[in-house]
Amino acid sequence: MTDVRLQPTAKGLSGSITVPGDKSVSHRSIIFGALAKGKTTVRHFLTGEDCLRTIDAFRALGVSIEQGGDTVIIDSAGKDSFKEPTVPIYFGNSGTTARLLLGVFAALPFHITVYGDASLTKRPMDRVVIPLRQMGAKINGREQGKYLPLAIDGQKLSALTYHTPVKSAQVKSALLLGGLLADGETRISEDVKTRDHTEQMLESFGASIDVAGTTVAVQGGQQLVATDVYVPGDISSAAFFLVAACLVPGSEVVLTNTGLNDTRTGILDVLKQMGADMEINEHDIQAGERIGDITIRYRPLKSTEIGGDIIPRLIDELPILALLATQADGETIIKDAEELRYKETDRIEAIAATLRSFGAEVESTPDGIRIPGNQSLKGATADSFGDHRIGMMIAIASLIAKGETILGDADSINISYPTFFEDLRALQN
Ligand SMILES: O=C(O)C1=C[C@@H](OP(=O)(O)O)[C@@H](O)[C@H](O)C1
Ligand SMILES: C=C(OP(=O)(O)O)C(=O)O
Repeated sequence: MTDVRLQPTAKGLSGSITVPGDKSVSHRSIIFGALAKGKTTVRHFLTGEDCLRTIDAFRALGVSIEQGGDTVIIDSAGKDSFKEPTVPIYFGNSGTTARLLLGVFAALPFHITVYGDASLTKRPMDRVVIPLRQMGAKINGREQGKYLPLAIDGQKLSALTYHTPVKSAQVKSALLLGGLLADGETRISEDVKTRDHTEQMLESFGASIDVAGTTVAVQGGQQLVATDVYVPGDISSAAFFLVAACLVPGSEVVLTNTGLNDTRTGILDVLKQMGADMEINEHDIQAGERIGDITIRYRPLKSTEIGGDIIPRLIDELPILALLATQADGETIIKDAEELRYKETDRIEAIAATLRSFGAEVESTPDGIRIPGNQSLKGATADSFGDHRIGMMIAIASLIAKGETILGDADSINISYPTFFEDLRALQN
């Protein structure tokens, strides 16, 4: 529980960095590498704590996974070589590990007990448990299996046709993974297309899937074949420096090799709409994931409304966008974002409490937040509440707040961005 003392920045941020690998893609590279037969080398893997939990989970099943810095080598003979774990598996703080691995574990012929930290233990798992049970899964826990810890009695699953009531890539992915290991064709549809890294990676590991609009179908029983994976920079991490450059006069920042998958680039659309001075140079595509460099310069911005179908494309960026909104010209409205209440914290209340501690006025609503612009911020004593994205939001707010800021529980940032402060310092020099 480390406190970090932060001072306002004396000058604009400048320079070029590549942020660490995408968290969603890193998790999936381990899951697919373990399910595939052969040797998968993952480069630019995110060594954040959440992704390490996914590695630990497959090691507990007996898969050989070597990690040296941001390179990971998974040597697997596929799911038939997995062994029943003899100890409960710890998912830490990671919602993605929990939801996706429930889809896999439900289909393995083992008894597995899974648990998480205090935050994850409060997050809903029934969104995956209910449809997995429709496939034949046997999963038990408190409140009909709504919360971790859960005990999974693995079964041969049958295929499912399902429309997800929550706009969640974790739910879609858990069911596609369960479907891959089941008999027959599983077909998952959603109201709005959520991040599609699972679909991209299924194809790059040799599975055939059928994507039509917002419906994805996968045939069970396909054997994945190992392949190498390059993980693009995480746009959700880049978001903190994109916003920092828009907040601190004189800034010019380049974020190289950033993931530009269009199910993730809602933040770029919002920044453009607010009038940001930004260029995007897309130069590569790796295993279906678009990659490019983003250059952004300081310029005063105008307020906006963020709601509707764009929400899943920027869900994790809403804390840092809320901070940006305090400095825009006019009132910004964030709506249709009730899902924020089911993250590492209730992020609607965490964002509101954090901005208030910096002296800003904001109003939380059931599904979002209203943020007047042109507000001056004063240094605060603010806790991350154990939420990495709130921790990084506080650190960026400190750059423009008058006086010192003390960030409490800064360690949470290691969940998704262990080198955050190094990268921030590099842009301050
Ligand atoms: O599939 C994924 O990798 C993720 C999906 C999103 O969660 P939901 O599926 O709960 O929206 C996102 O917030 C999370 O950080 C990562
Ligand atoms: C919500 C997040 O992750 P997860 O659901 O994997 O805990 C996040 O990274 O902001």
